[in-house]
Amino acid sequence: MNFTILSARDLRLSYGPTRALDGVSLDVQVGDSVAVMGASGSGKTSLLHALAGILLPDSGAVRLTAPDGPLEITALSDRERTRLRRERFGFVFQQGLLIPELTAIENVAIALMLNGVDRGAANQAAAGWLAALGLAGLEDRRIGQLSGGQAQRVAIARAQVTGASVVFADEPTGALDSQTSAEVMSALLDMTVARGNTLVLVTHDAGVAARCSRIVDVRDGRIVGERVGA
Ligand SMILES: Nc1ncnc2c1ncn2[C@@H]1O[C@H](COP(=O)(O)OP(=O)(O)OP(=O)(O)O)[C@@H](O)[C@H]1O
Repeated sequence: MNFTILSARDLRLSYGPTRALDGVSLDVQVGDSVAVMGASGSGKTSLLHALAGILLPDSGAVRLTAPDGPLEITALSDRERTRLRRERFGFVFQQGLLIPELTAIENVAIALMLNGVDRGAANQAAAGWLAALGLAGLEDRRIGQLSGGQAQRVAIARAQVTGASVVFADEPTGALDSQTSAEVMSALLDMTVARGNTLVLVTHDAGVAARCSRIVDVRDGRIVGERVGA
């Protein structure tokens, strides 16, 4: 079923004199893979963070179509947005989201345990996702004992183990060579849009963006164009 899962209207956000977002509106359909591209400082991460409820814009609205009805993310309290992110969204960032002291399976299972799932069930689900991502046998390695591509696969497992309907990725392949980048991008698409979920990602890499169904070009805090991708 095709419907608008995320809708942003006239988002504005300034840091002092810098307009990070200068009137951005964007509708994301369920099953879309949207690549946000633009020069450094153009507002890509600000847009991703505003869509995901990580930051609140100065004005404008972000609405999510949740299973129990529409939800205005920009009207929620900090606590409500934290819960929403934990339950409905998944995140894959270049670095920083995985806990280096924990093993691969612990990093994935913890996302479920934070939502109240018991350890046994969480470990079982985590093992299934790691296996689906080609990481069977590496469950007990700490993140530092994995390659960059393997660590990003753990991040993908963590982002989807909760059944999140939207995954946000910020430069998910930024630290990877081109071959590994292509493999991680395949894994990211297979685990999200191929399962009926939605992906919004920020990338500098035209090859990564071309794998997405929509490419949105951002400049000076505005959307200046959109192209069709894969
Ligand atoms: N916390 C902050 N404090 C001050 N200025 C900020 C802050 N966050 C972002 N900015 C500024 O807002 C503008 C947009 O930043 P943003 O990080 O969204 O851009 P970006 O396109 O993601 O950049 P990059 O590709 O370099 O990550 C930039 O000019 C940036 O310097």
